[in-house]
Order: sequence, then structure tokens, then C-alpha cells
Amino acid sequence: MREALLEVDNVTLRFGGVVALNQVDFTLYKGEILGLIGPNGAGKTTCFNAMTGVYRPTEGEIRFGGQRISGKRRYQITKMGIARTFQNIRLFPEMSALENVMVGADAHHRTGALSAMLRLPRHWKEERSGRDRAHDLLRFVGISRPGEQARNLSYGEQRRLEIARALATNPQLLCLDEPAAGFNPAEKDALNQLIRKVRDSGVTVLLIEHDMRLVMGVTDRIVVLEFGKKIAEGTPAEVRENPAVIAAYLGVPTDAS
Ligand SMILES: Nc1ncnc2c1ncn2[C@@H]1O[C@H](COP(=O)(O)OP(=O)(O)OP(=O)(O)O)[C@@H](O)[C@H]1O
Repeated sequence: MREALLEVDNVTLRFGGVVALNQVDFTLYKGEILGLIGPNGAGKTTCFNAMTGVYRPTEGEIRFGGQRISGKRRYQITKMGIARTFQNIRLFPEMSALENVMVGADAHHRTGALSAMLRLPRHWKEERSGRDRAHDLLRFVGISRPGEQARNLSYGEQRRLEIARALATNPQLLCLDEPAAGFNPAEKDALNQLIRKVRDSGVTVLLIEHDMRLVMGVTDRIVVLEFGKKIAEGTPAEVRENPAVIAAYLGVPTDAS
């Protein structure tokens, strides 16, 4: 039996007159890589934002590990075990790669600002283990210069650094929003490997991506949105053959963003 990790249950989300999500239903199972695709404006990012606490659904609810998350605050959702990256890079450019990852880990530290200021032993212990873990994560994503300022890393490294930072919160679910945007074919292949590695390390992955080769090559299942509605769901092979999906993409270059 597959175990449900995240359930999007009949979610509708309206912005004034715009129905960005229209009764969307799908389940993400533990250990899978699920693709969320659809033409521009289909509602993918809105769906991500609803899952990560940026927006509250107008109707329906989202559950994570059986617990309702709709309406929870973003930091509470991070603590529950959902991490994400963004379409546009959001690093601290002046900070080192290592520090950027340690900032992500801070979301999980037990000790607060007070114990940091008082330099309590537990703070130092957490600081040291956070640093070790950040080094491990940088190695995991393939960044070999931990002390380099984020702004001096290559574009591909910056994108991988964002993934390391998201993983630093020890998520059960990692949501990636167009991680391959601007990548060349070699970088896309490396990303494919990294996404698999993330999954193999025990983290479930939700992927929004316009690059069809990557989506078809790395996901176990795909959910397709169009104009805020789910129009298809299945394995990459099923989705590729689905007439509604073909119609939705007709005339739209598959790598358009
Ligand atoms: N904050 C907002 N206020 C008003 N309308 C919004 C808002 N965010 C999104 N929308 C609208 O909701 C619809 C879905 O947008 P969304 O960004 O979720 O699509 P998407 O599938 O992620 O598109 P893309 O592939 O271009 O990123 C669009 O019509 C968009 O204009």
C-alpha cells in the first residue's frame, strides 16, 4: 500500500475574478517524484504557494501526513517537513555557500536567539552540528567551494545551493519550482541525477518544470493542470499519450517557460 504524504483535496483558489485553481484533487505518495506540469498560467505556482502556506485555499483543504496545512503559517509548514525552492534565485549573495545552507538549518534549531546571545553550550553544539551538516549537504549537491560567496558561484551551482539550503530544514517533501530554468543539457542531466539522489535519500519530491525531457525522464507520476483544472494524472507514458494533454500543449513549444 502506498502511503499518502500530501493530499490536495478539492482545492479552489480565487484571486478576485480569476480562478487560479478549480477543484484540484491529487495525492502525493511517500517516496515518489511527482511532476506538476501545464501551460503558462495553468496554476502550478499557485498550487505550490497553497501547499507552502503563501496562499490559503478559497475552498477545499491540503493535508500533510494527515494534518491539515491550509491556513498554517509558512514557518509552521517548514517545521512540519515541507521545503521549497523558488522560480527566481533567492540566495544571500554576500554570504558564503556554507552560510546560506546554515541559514536553512536554523529553521530547525531548538535553541533560540537568547541562548545564541548567551553563548550557551547547547547553542555551540547545534552550531557545530549545523556546520557539519551544511558541509555534507554541499557535497551532496556537488558544490566544492563552501567558503565562496554565493554570488561568485556559477548559475548552476547557485541553483544547486538553493536545493542544499532547502534540504537543510530536513524536509520530508521537497518542492522544486522550475529548477532547470536556464540550464544547458549537461546541467539538466546533472539535475536529473540530483533529484533522484534526493529521493533515494528518503525525501519525496514535487517538481514543477517546463522541460518535458527532464519531467518525463525523472518523475514517477505526473499531474497536469490547464486553466486551473486538473486535466490528467498518470505515469509519464500515460500522460504523454493523453489527448487532453496533447491538446493543451498543441502549438506550445515543450521547453517554453
Ligand atoms: N497573486 C495573484 N493575484 C492575481 N492573480 C494571480 C496571482 N497569482 C497568480 N494569478 C493568476 O492565477 C493564474 C495561475 O497562475 P500561476 O502563476 O499559478 O500559473 P503557472 O502554471 O505557475 O504559470 P507559469 O508556468 O507561467 O509559472 C494566472 O491566471 C495568474 O495570472
